Order: sequence, then C-alpha cells, then structure tokens
Amino acid sequence: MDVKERIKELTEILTKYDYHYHVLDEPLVDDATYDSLLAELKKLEKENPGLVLAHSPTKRVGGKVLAGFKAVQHGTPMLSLGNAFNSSDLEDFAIRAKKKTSQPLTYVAELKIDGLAVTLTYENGMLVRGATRGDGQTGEDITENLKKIKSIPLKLTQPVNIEVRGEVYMPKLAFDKLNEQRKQEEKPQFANPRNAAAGTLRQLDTSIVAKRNLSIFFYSIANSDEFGSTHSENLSALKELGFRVNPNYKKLSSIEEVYAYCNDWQQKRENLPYEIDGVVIKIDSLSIQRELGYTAKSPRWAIAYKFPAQRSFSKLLDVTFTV
Ligand SMILES: CC(C)(CNC(=O)c1ccc(Oc2ccccc2)cc1)c1ccc2c(N)nc(N)nc2n1
Repeated sequence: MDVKERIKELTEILTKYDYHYHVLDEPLVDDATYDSLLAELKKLEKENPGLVLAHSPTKRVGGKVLAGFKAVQHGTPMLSLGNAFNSSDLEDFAIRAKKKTSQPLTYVAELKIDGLAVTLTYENGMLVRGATRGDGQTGEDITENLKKIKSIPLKLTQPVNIEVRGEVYMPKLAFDKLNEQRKQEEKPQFANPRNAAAGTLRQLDTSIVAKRNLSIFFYSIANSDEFGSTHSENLSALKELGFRVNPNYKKLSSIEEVYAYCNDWQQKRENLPYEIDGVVIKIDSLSIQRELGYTAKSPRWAIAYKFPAQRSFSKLLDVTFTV
C-alpha cells in the first residue's frame, strides 16, 4: 500500500473510532490502540503534508491562537423559544395551536440542555463553518474552536449541503475537574457548566478548547423541509448523517403526556451527566409548523417548559450559613 492509501485508511479508521467513542458513547478499541494509530497518522502527515485530509482526526488536537472572531450572518435566523412554567401554560400553548389547525397534534418532547446554541454549515458533507447564536441574525465565527469538539463530525456520512443547530455543553464531571484544576492554579472558578462552556468557546487559543472536554447534542436542521415531513424524522436524519442526538426525546400525543414527561425529567435531571434547564416541546408535523408560523422572535409551534433553578448543595450551604 502506498503512503497516500495508508493515510486515507488511517483517517477513515480513526474517524470511525471517534464516531463510536464520542457520538455513540460506545468505544470500539482501547486508548493504546487508538493512540498508536493516531501517532502513525501524525508521522505520515508530517512527512507528507500535501496528503493531509480535511477531516483528519489529527485536527482535533493541538491548535493555534486566533487574532479574533469574525461576525457571520446566519443563512436562516436562530430563533428563541417562548417559555412555559406550569401545566396551564402548556395547555394554553396547545389551545393556541389547535385554534390554527384542524389536524390532530402530535408533539416531540426533548431535553433542553443547559449550554449554548451553535449553528454548523456543511457543504458536500464537509464542515465549512460554525458560529454562535449571537442576536439570532448575526453570530461569531468559531469554526476553529468547534472543530476541536470530538462529537462534532468534520465529515458526514453523505455529501449533503445542510445547516444544523445544536447545544454545546460541558458535562458535569468535566466541569468539576476543570474547577478543581483552576482552584489548584489559583484561577477564578466557573459558576456553572454553561458559563464554563461559553468561556471555553470564547478562547482564541484553540488548543485550550481541545483539552476542555466539551460535547454537543444536535436538535434541528435549519433547511429542514429537505430532509423529512416531521421533526422526529429530521432527528433520525441527523443521526444517520453522523450527528449526536440526545436519546431521550419522545413522540407524545397529548399535552397531558407532555406534562408527565416534564415532571418525570424534573425528578431525574440530577442523575444526568449533563445539566438541563427544562424540556423543549415541538409540534411534530412540519406542515402544521408551517401553518402556525412565527412571532417576531419565536416559532408558534414550539415552547420551552422551564424547570425551577436547581440549588446545588454548596449553594444551599451558603444560604444556610449566611442566614
Ligand atoms: C425550535 C428552535 C427555535 C430551533 N429552530 C429555529 O431556530 C428555527 C429557525 C428558523 C426557522 O425557519 C425560519 C426560516 C426563515 C425565517 C424565519 C424562520 C425554523 C426554526 C429551538 C431553539 C432552542 C432549542 C433548544 N435549546 N433545545 C432544543 N432541544 N430545541 C431547540 N429548538
């Protein structure tokens, strides 16, 4: 086999291992095997810089210091969500939707990850740009930082043109370790995983992002009507393309079932390895979504059910001792 073929073979093997480890959370090989293949690829790439592939796993480590972040216009605006705080807010949402369509409503409920929203653009299946939400119309180009997040695919399973949205977050364990390390280094601690994720993505030194164990769950396709007729089909399409989708979403056929799902996860949230601040409820049918349309800043076919802020044990201690 010539060196070009070996570089291609190693790139595909390591991309598959990354996908199983970081997207499916099901490792295929142990670290020693992975690291020795990566070392071989790094060596061949160093000796043949012209043969390095755009989606090479060696791009996930190390990095460079950027001068700044460019402003970028979103092709499709990134909308915000109206909020619901109790069952009657949820009923109002359902009643408003029923007034605008004669069809029966099916909902999709999904966990609302407490992180920061990003949008990613792929051309012919290759990641070309990633940006923060910003004000919904204009965000910051953070492509180089997002490439360091191993659960963000650099190349999709199909050569499609697609823009997808997801929530970048820092798992609770990574957050605790980072704050412990910052305490040792006498640096200020982060208040919560969301701030830690946001602070990490603002770093101009991309090698810092590579070390911070950020992750992502994808939740929507911006040019959505090209991939399915329901939101749940779009979530399946995202998975088939190689995107990491939170497995706890559920199709529900009444707002009572939606409320039960919200209560269920309000109890279970502390057992999750990441923070959530609520549940997002969407009407599943894309044609009904089109019938309902949007207000100035939010879809009428989606709503966020917000959980009360979770008091961590240390915060409870503060409150107790200062009283
Ligand atoms: C529903 C949507 C608001 C995304 N959708 C959009 O941003 C969006 C944007 C333009 C759309 O179409 C338009 C195209 C052109 C002009 C106006 C609208 C449709 C949807 C949203 C927002 C935050 C979410 C979150 N934190 N977690 C989950 N799980 N889901 C979420 N979903």
